[in-house]
Amino acid sequence: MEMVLRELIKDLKEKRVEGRQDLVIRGIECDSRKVEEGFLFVCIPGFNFDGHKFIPEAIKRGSRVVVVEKDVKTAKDVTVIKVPNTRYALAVLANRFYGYPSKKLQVVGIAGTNGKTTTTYLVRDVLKKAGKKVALFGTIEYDLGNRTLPASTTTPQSLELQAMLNELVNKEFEYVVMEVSTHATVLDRVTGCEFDIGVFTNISRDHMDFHKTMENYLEAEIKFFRLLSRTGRRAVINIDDPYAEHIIKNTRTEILTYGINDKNADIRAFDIKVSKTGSRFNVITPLGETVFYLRLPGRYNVYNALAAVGVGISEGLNLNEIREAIAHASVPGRFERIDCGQSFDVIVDYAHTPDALQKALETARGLSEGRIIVVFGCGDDKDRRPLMGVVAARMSDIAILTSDNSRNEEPSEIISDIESGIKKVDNSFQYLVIEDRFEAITQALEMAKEGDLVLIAGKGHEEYQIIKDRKIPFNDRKVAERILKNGL
Ligand SMILES: CC(=O)N[C@H]1[C@@H](OP(=O)(O)OP(=O)(O)OC[C@H]2O[C@@H](n3ccc(=O)[nH]c3=O)[C@H](O)[C@@H]2O)O[C@H](CO)[C@@H](O)[C@@H]1O[C@H](C)C(=O)N[C@@H](C)C(=O)N[C@H](CCC(=O)O)C(=O)O
Ligand SMILES: Nc1ncnc2c1ncn2[C@@H]1O[C@H](COP(=O)(O)OP(=O)(O)OP(=O)(O)O)[C@@H](O)[C@H]1O
Repeated sequence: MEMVLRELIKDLKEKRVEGRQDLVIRGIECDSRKVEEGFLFVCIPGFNFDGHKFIPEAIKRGSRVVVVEKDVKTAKDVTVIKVPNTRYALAVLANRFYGYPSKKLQVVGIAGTNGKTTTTYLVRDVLKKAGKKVALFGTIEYDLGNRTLPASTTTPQSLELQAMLNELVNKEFEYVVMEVSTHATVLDRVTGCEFDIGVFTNISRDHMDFHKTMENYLEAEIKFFRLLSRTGRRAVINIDDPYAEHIIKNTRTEILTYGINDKNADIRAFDIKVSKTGSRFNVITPLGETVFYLRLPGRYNVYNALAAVGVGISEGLNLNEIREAIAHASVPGRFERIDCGQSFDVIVDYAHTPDALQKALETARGLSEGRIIVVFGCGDDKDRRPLMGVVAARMSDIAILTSDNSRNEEPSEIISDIESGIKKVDNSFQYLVIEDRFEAITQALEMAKEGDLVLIAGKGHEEYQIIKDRKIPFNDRKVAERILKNGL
């Protein structure tokens, strides 16, 4: 693939170009380590590094064009393009370089604090059931049909995103269903991407380390719906969420609402029966009424299923197809039951936000007559830690605080942040601190009695634990199975 520089930069509205524009560009990179001969290098001032510092390396590797947002000095034969914001410019350039691939696909974006991954899987399965060729980009993986990549971030960075969309166009895909995180909207990962359908799941306090205030967080969410409004056909919105009206106010597409509580929802679930193996519920829709089965327990998963019904209806599918797909759907690490014949329940769930932990524990409580024992830790989002402690103290009987992805922090410090939340609620709450996650899970399984439920929360599908700069293989489901199979 190649393009003459003058052509490539046409969509950059604000720019100052110094140097030749007749150069042939063979690729775009924002990582100097990946630059090759003839590549254009975009300098991103990042959270860890300033990309402008890597211009010499990029030039050494064969780049003759750099896109900058700061003043830089380079060799005379290097073309310098100065723009106000290089992250934005990267998205615009990548979109043009790859031939605006999102225009050639049906792009479904799933946004909201919780439920994005689950909803993405359900929507993918619904569309597949109707015979569509569907790709998926999300937290667990990027599924491009004949190849699957581990996800670098929930929403890929603009360059990676446009390259993958182009691959899907070449492979004649019709649809891509992708999670859209608020990091992605703020950091211009989806800028220029033409969405056809957007889904809003919910908003609860989260990502405060990045957004700082709830106002900023909400604004970042709304940014996706403004983007959708440019090209989209429909927004599918959870009307029961307190923030739904803000989203609706900022969306200029047709809207289809779903919910359980709001009687005006276009798609509404009622008569919900949640069991250990899943849920059964009736759904009333513009196409009629029918009963649904879902293998994922929890009322919150009924919401996720309703969102998928909304997308299915928007795409002209019939209720039977949608129903069939939802009845067979599963998502790795989301309320996943571990059954090795033990006399108590063991669930692995990706709940790693306060709201998600609350929903998972509510579901656990509704399913079990016995005690609820929860094992969890926290990652690098400091704001979440005490809040998750509060939730555990309020909603479980015993908590075992352990390590999650502690990265560069001491696990004991993260755990003491969680403890501060517990102590705020209940000084007599029973909890243990076991830093080693394997030991913590072992202890939880050892203390469980018949009828109890052990919820192992936070890591879901993840296959590793990140400690310092090492990725140590670790999967909660495999660990629990190993302990249970070896006998307690
Ligand atoms: C906050 C954030 O999004 N950070 C991501 C971002 O980092 P960054 O842009 O600040 O880049 P940087 O590492 O400072 O480097 C700056 C520039 O120098 C370049 N560089 C760097 C080194 C070098 O030798 N040469 C070079 O050119 C880099 O390629 C980059 O262009 O770009 C990096 C490379 O693409 C990502 O790995 C990194 O995501 C990190 C891993 C991350 O954890 N992101 C999380 C917070 C995130 O995005 N989460 C959301 C939310 C999910 C949810 O809802 O739960 C997500 O979408 O996943
Ligand atoms: N609709 C929902 N409302 C609230 N909590 C939910 C919902 N759906 C799932 N959860 C909880 O959140 C956890 C994560 O779910 P899921 O991976 O689908 O969300 P996500 O938005 O993709 O999360 P992330 O962006 O952090 O990857 C689940 O394991 C469950 O505990």
